[in-house]
Amino acid sequence: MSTHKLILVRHGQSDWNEKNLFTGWVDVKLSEVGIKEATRAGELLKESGLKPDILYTSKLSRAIQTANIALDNADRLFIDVKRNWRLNERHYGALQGKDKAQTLAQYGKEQFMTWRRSFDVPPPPIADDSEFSQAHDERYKDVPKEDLPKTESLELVIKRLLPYWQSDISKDLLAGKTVIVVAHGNSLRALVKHLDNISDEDIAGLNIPTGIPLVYELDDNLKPVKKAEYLDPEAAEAGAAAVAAQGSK
Ligand SMILES: O=C(O)[C@@H](CO)OP(=O)(O)O
Repeated sequence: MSTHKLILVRHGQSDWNEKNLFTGWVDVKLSEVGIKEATRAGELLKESGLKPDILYTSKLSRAIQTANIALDNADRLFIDVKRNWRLNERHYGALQGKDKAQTLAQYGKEQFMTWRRSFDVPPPPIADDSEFSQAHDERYKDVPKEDLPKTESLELVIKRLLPYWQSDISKDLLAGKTVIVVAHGNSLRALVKHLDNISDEDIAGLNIPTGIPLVYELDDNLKPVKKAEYLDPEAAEAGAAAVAAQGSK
């Protein structure tokens, strides 16, 4: 049986990851550390012998930068590219731009973790006139207004991501292409939840580290034939623990 290869990469550390701010759809760039992580992701890809044929990214710069740097280091800058808002980070609503440690101190651990990791509780929506709103961002001009979120839970991310998984990414995989998806902590949690059939409760405990390729081998029903593997498992474990601890430092 031939399997289908899917590589997931969370963007490298961004300026706002470094500053510990809720980011969501705010278009921040990679930090110096993030650029190094993206470079390392490319080196890991090259060492692994995996050869992605097509790149999928969100519309956000930190994913696009990570993909470009990684593919450059893997000598695969030439591959086809598709970018779609459905791969964007979870929209963090009115929390966008807020300090995670301050939010934790102000609202308490339970509310903070409900907003960050509950399955179906979105933060309060963002106002269109907020400096951190994307209501007037030209990169979404072709997205129907009713589809553009003002806040999202993980459940809502799954609802907007899965149609694109089915219409585009799945088709490329089934056509025999090795697909690389460079996206975000919560949009990748949504995809991993779907692929690994993780329950609404258990997904709260899953965190995705920045910049380490996660490789899936899928059967013809696009179900994993074995557990997905990080190309650097030790760094992935430490990275996931650091994401889980955000806000508490
Ligand atoms: O701020 C965000 O957009 C996300 C990812 O960086 O954070 P969290 O891990 O808290 O969901």
